Amino acid sequence: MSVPLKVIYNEESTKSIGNDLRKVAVQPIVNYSNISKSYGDLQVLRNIDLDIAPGEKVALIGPSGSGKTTLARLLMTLEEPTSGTIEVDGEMLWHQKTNGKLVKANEKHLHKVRGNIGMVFQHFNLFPHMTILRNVMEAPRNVLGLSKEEAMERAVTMLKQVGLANKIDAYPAQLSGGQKQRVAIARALVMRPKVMIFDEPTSALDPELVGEVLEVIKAIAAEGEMAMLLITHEMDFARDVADRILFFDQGRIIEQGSPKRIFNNPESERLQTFLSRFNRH
Ligand SMILES: Nc1ncnc2c1ncn2[C@@H]1O[C@H](COP(=O)(O)OP(=O)(O)OP(=O)(O)O)[C@@H](O)[C@H]1O
Repeated sequence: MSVPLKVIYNEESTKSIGNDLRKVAVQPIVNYSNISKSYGDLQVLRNIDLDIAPGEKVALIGPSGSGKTTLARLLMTLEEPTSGTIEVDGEMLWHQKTNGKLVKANEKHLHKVRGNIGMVFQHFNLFPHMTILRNVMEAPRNVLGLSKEEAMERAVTMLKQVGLANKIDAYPAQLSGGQKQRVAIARALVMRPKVMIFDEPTSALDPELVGEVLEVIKAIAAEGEMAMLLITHEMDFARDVADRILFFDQGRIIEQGSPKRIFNNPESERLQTFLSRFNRH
């Protein structure tokens, strides 16, 4: 199903709309429309509207428990919204009908939509009994149905891209945490998704291993083709990689803007307080 063109924020275009971001009409690759999510009495997301442009890099920052992960998990259909609509590349994932009933895409659509999204979590979840190469080849073989040769070629290319060409025959237990996370990134990228979600990809790593993973993500972002949703507590990283930063608090987007504006000129008191915690370190 195709969606009408929407006005979304994109720094690349030319026309100013009065703040530091600019509006341009393109079909968003991701569209959240009036999304709310509750767990029992706890409302975790409140009426979120968010469009992400093809190729746009969006960073979510905000206090622990503000709903960032939940927003990403909805996109992977790992969670169900309480209300609202989500579309990926014009395909309806969750759709709220006019009578209020929430409808999930059918299996055929879900398969297509999920194929367009890659996700890297805090924990890498590699298959321990498989070599690194097999770990990365598995989905292209089983989900995309590629031949062994094609899957291997793609996997080797990706492992080179994340700097692990010399580790293809190693097993996960033989790798450092940073190397394991780079394998997880290669495993997601090998599916050639249109959207990549990174949910605190370095927060489980020893501090000395964080840099190598962030550098790999920065290099992928610099290639420019994929949209990215980055959930991070690494403010310098968000500043370097993102086209747009969203500040989340208590399930709402409180403020959004270019990295320069958000970090140099935060408007809301809540964002100022949040950022001051990082500046003290
Ligand atoms: N399955 C669940 N059942 C009940 N509550 C949940 C569930 N998953 C998340 N929550 C609650 O929803 C709120 C938002 O959680 P979420 O993980 O989205 O926040 P976050 O901003 O990503 O936090 P962090 O930065 O710590 O990862 C939290 O209060 C959390 O405890």
